[in-house]
Amino acid sequence: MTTVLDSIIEGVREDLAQRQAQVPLDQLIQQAQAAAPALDAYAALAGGRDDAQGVRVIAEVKRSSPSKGALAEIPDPAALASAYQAGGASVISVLTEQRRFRGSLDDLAAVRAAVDIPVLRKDFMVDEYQFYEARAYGADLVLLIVAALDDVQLKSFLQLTHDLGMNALVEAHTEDEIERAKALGAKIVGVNVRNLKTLEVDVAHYSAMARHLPQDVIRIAESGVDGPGVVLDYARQGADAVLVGEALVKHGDPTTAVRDFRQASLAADAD
Ligand SMILES: O=C(O)c1ccccc1NCC(=O)[C@H](O)[C@H](O)COP(=O)(O)O
Repeated sequence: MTTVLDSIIEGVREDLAQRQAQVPLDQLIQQAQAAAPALDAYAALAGGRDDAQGVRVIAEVKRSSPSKGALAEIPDPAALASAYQAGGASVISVLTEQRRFRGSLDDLAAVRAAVDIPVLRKDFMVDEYQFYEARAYGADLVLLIVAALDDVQLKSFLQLTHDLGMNALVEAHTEDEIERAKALGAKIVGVNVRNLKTLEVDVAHYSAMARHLPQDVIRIAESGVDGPGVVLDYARQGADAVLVGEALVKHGDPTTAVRDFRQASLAADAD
């Protein structure tokens, strides 16, 4: 059966083929080499479950989604990212997929130029070309979705990510995918509570999966945050960081929203 994830990836491959026809790989590699060195996303996200600063927030630029359709117009992604940074975001996530999320590499470049914290290229990474694109357009962190890749691809893409000076957020949904992330030696592991094959979101899924995560990885709780209560919940389950899209783009005051999320997580320390 074709899943939502399969059909997203089919579109990603078609769009990628068009870009590859426009910019040859050797030219893109030169652009990636000329980019400013990547910022340390690992350092930006580490310590969220241990120190007094509270859970780190990865704040997402997300216009649209397969599950909800249009979320927000976001005419100026750079301004939104700056507002997130002002609220205390540790990383900005930029969805660059075009068809379902209405993102672009231009959004990534605009955000990179506007903030001085690490930027995540959030996309469906299925070809090495996309990693050079990520670096050329200023990403510091890329997403590797375990459900979308086999173990050989995961290993070679993680190596390429590191060779380009970036970090990878390795995203799992099931216990089996967490085991594969562990076997890979991933240092930043996300549990997405959204099942990308069915689009079902279940925030309780994080606590069910968190116990399978090793102590020595940075733990990210992804999706489903609709307010400070869920952030506190994820913090109590040992998340170092939360990745939030919809709730931030729809809030109206993104700076305050990020600040409130960070503040909310501090109650977990008082438990
Ligand atoms: O958001 C979707 O509908 C979606 C569907 C299929 C694949 C990926 C999808 N989203 C990517 C994400 O996981 C989220 O953008 C991210 O974790 C933030 O989620 P949220 O805070 O629930 O918007």
